[in-house]
Formats: sequence, structure tokens, C-alpha cells
Amino acid sequence: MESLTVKLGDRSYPIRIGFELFESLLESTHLNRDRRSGRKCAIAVDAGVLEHHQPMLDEAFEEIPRWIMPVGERSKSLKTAEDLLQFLATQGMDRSSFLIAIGGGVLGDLAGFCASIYLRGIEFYQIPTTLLSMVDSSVGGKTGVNLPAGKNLAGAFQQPLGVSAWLPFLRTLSIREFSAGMAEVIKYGLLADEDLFHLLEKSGTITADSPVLENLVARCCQIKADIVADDEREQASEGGRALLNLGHTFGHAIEAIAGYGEYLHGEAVAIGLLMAVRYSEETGILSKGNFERVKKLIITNGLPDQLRSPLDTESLLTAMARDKKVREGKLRLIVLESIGTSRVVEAADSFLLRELWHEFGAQG
Ligand SMILES: NC(=O)c1ccc[n+]([C@@H]2O[C@H](COP(=O)([O-])OP(=O)(O)OC[C@H]3O[C@@H](n4cnc5c(N)ncnc54)[C@H](O)[C@@H]3O)[C@@H](O)[C@H]2O)c1
Ligand SMILES: O=C(O)C(=O)C[C@@H](O)[C@H](O)[C@H](O)COP(=O)(O)O
Ligand SMILES: [Zn+2]
Repeated sequence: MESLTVKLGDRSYPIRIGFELFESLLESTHLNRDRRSGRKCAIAVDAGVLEHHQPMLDEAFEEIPRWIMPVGERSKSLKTAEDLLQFLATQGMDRSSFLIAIGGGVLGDLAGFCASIYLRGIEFYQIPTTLLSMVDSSVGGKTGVNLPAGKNLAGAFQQPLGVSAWLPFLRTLSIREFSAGMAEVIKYGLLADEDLFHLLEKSGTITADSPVLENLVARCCQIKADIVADDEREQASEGGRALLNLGHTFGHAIEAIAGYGEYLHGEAVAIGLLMAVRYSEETGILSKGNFERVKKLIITNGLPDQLRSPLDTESLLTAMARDKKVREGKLRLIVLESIGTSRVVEAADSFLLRELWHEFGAQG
């Protein structure tokens, strides 16, 4: 088992990652201790997880009331949040109660958001079940829902009490969903860890059975934990948590304009990473030649390197302008200086952005 800590003073929490018994991971994050304390709790679970793991979850959590979320990005909405909040209220959850989120990033973001606003805030645990949620979304406390106007535009920072990543969950994940998680893994290599990037280049296509999997998940979580510990609310004037957004200004625009769910988050991020690398090369911040390396890694891991069908350039640019990193109307973009080193550019070149969208398959 890999054990890490997100160091946030009295809100510090453990991340446990491993193949051992599911119960042991729950024990090691204190989740079972909190259950035994008599505090009321409830589960929010993704329907797709239940489809594959219901007997195990029934056994592990037999007596706990359960709210089931319909699968997919469209569930990350205010409407679904209302359903979950109503469920918490009808179960009589009080301020000493806690919520257990079992699912991918959609479920985790939604349940975390509901935990942050129910009775003005209750505690919650994260049990991520997708690669993406194990390496990224379950850690760091960004919670929220999408609006028609853009991704994650309503949300809150709410750290979990603990994260238990049981790796055998990944054996039932579709290849497409596993690949989506690899986009965030590649992102970490690019933004902060050249050795990780080399390891990925050497390893070929990563799968749920890859011998490096546990190490990869732990490494990504460690990078995120360190960044979050330094800049929990993304307020650093240079770098900081904003670096975790590499490729996302492009990716989030694709998700919103194509219609939520059309591109998986990781697929949109993969295209966004390539666009960010191209932007970095075109502006002379990154030396030429890196784009092809990143593209090879993206393709090897089953991710798209282009829009699948044309989207409207103006709409994409409008969506980008709603990015949460915008300051005083200026679009801030994460760029690469080299593989493993990233930084923020304060006012992105809008002419170049338009050209890039055309290069990657947008129209108009
Ligand atoms: N909060 C953050 O820091 C953060 C970071 C990255 C991404 N995100 C968000 O995460 C979301 C994407 O999360 P995701 O990629 O996990 O997608 P997801 O939550 O939609 O899960 C993907 C699919 O896999 C199914 N599934 C989940 N676990 C399974 C399992 N073990 N076996 C079989 N099927 C399973 C689900 O039913 C779903 O259909 C996006 O909304 C994105 O914005 C948030
Ligand atoms: O945790 C972060 O910070 C990230 O940026 C991680 C991203 O992978 C994730 O998709 C996040 O939800 C994006 O945040 P947002 O602030 O751009 O909505
Ligand atoms: Zn992301």
C-alpha cells in the first residue's frame, strides 16, 4: 500500500493506494473508525460502479443509506446536486454526519460540492473508482458542477477527510475511460516531472495490469498533494495550483461547446495538452520537437490528438474567456518551458489561439 498525506495543517488527510483488501484501505484512512464512532453517514455512488461492484459494496457498507447517481458528465449539474441534497435531508443527516463518495470524478466533484453546501458544510470521504479520479479529482478539494456556460463554473473548495484508492476497481473500467485518466497522468509528467514523462515514454500503453500502475498513481497524487499544500486555493501569483490546469483552458472549452459528455474530460484535456504544447513552441517558450513526443504518448495511450468533428472557433474562444484563471479580462494560459517545467503566461496571444483552434480542427 502507498501512503501519502495532503499537508494542510489541521485539515491534513491521508491518501491510501493499493491492491490489498478494500476493507484495509478503508481502515487505514480512518473511514471505518468514523463509522464505528456512531456518526450518521450516507453514500453517494455512481450507477456504473454499482453495475460492476455491487456485491462487494453491499458487503462493505450494508447498513448505510445510498444515493445512486446516473452515469456521465451531464450528472454534474445543479439539478442533480439538488437531488442529492434532498436525499441527505430526508435521511436526517446533521452537521456531525458525513458523506462517502464512491465513483469517478463526476460523482466525486458533485458529492464534494453537496457536502460543502449541505447545512453549510459536512465532512466527506473520497473513494475514487476511475483512473482519473485516483490520480487527480479525489485529491485537492476542488468540487463543483458544470453550468451550460462552462465547466465547473459553480463550486467550492472542500477537502475530504481521506482518499482510499483501491486499484482493482480499475480492472472493470472501459479502455476508453482508462485512457481518459492517462491524459491527466501525462499532464503531471509535462507540468512537473520529467522522469515521469520518460517512464511513460518507456512503458508503452499503460493498462490496469501494468506493473507500474501503483507507482504511477502514487506519483501523480504526490505531485498534486505537494502543489495543493503550497497553494490550496489557486491564489499564488506565480505558478502554484494553476499549473495543474495545463491544457484545461482548451479542454474545458471543447467539453462545453461539444456538449457535456461528447468528449470525456480526459479526451478534451489530451487535445488541450497538445494545444498548450504547440502554443509554447510557437511562442518560443519551448524548443521545437517536443510536440511530436507528446503527441506520440497521447496516441499510444489511446487518446485523441484532434477534434473528432469541427466545432465553432468563436464559441470555443468565448468559452475560453470564461476560464477561472482569467484576471481583469486577460486570459492566463499554462505553458511549458521544457518537459517537466511549466509556468503561467499572463495574457495569451488571441491571434495565435485562433490559428491553433483551426489547426486542431475547429471551423469558422
Ligand atoms: N476536482 C478535480 O480536481 C478534478 C480533476 C480532474 C477532473 N475532474 C472532473 O472529473 C470528471 C471526470 O471524471 P472521470 O473521468 O472519473 O469520469 P466519470 O466520473 O464520468 O466516470 C467515468 C465512467 O466510468 C464509470 N465507472 C466509474 N468507475 C468504474 C469502475 N470501477 N468500473 C467500471 N466503470 C466505472 C462511470 O459510471 C462513468 O460512466 C470531470 O467532470 C472533470 O471535470 C475534477
Ligand atoms: O486540481 C486542480 O487544481 C486542477 O486544475 C485539476 C484539473 O485536472 C481538474 O480538471 C480541475 O477540476 C480543473 O479545475 P478548474 O478550476 O479549471 O475548474
Ligand atoms: Zn482535469
